[in-house]
Amino acid sequence: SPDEARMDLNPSFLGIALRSLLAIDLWLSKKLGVCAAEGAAWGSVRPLMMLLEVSGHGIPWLLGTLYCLARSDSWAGREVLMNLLFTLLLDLLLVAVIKGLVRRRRPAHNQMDMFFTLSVDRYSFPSGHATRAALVSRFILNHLVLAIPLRVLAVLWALVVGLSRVLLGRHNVTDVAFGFLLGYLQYSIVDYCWLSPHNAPVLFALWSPP
Ligand SMILES: CC(C)=CCC/C(C)=C/CC/C(C)=C/COP(=O)(O)O
Repeated sequence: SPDEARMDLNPSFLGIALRSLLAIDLWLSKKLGVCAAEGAAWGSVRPLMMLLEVSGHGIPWLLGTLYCLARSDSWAGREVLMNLLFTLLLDLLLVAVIKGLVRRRRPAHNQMDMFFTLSVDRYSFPSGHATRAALVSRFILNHLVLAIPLRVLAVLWALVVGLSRVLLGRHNVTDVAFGFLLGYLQYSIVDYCWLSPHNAPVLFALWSPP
């Protein structure tokens, strides 16, 4: 129809802006993927990037939280750890749903050699490591009493984990940027729905009451 023809010939400003952003994103991400292979420009720092990958992976965070929860002997500690566990699970679920809906392929220069992935992890939007790094970092800053250098370290760790996703070629820049935003917002949800022995007694029933 004439209307459709007009739409094709006059793409909206938003359409042009989005397409340009995506083009810049792909170009920049390819340029920054300097650790994507052993033989790449910064291939020698790839092992360090892989170490950062492990530090933001879901398995160590889940196992670590479960371990600390089992060892915790205070109600305050259990409450914080139970909420961290809930946060990590919510994050895995949300990221899996969005990855499954958006189905953006990982950059062509990525080598799919990550350990322990779910089937949706063949998709790249958003970066699960970036969401986790942002929300865990915000969680730590809000619930642990830490000296300033450790607080700075928590923020730096999150930023470096996000950057390493692009350097490794695992993600485009927008996957990581959206991941950070999503992780930041997820923390707000968790804070709003904070679980305690008063509003979720079943979750704390494993331990005898204080
Ligand atoms: C309880 C349960 C379903 C645990 C699964 C934990 C698991 C395998 C998480 C995957 C973590 C991962 C490799 C995410 C991918 O991160 P990207 O930054 O590459 O999106």
